[in-house]
Amino acid sequence: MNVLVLNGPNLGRLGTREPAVYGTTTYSDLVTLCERAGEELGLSVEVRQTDHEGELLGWLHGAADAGTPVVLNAGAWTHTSVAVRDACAQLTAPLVEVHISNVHKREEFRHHSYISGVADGVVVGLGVRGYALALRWIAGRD
Ligand SMILES: O=C(O)[C@@H]1C=C(O)[C@@H](O)[C@H](O)C1
Repeated sequence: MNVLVLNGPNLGRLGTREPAVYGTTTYSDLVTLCERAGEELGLSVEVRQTDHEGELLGWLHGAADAGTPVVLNAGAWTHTSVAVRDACAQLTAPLVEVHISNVHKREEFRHHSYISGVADGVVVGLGVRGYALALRWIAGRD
């Protein structure tokens, strides 16, 4: 099974971006974490990141057409984008929303997600390990 791990804006800057909030794991380390988790779970995991909303929409459309499960951290678009929600609603395979930080302990505007209502599950506030937990669920291990 192929799984897409998709990341939205500013997540390519993990490691130096607000380490008190997002930790010191770099984006490159996150890619490795997800790929290794996939290997352990028998999944072929591909990790992507974009700062351009239309590019994320295209990836989601491709996943919808291919029936590919998705782990999605939409970053700030989580809180703003009906377009990303509408693309996620077209997915036919499982969708797990992930946030590194506990958005519910942060600014009010981060407390609402446009994605959660069309996701199968949400992993919030468990750091980058949340990505591995999401992959375990998709693999049927948790
Ligand atoms: O915790 C995270 O992974 C999310 C990542 C972001 O970039 C923020 O805009 C979200 O509000 C939270």
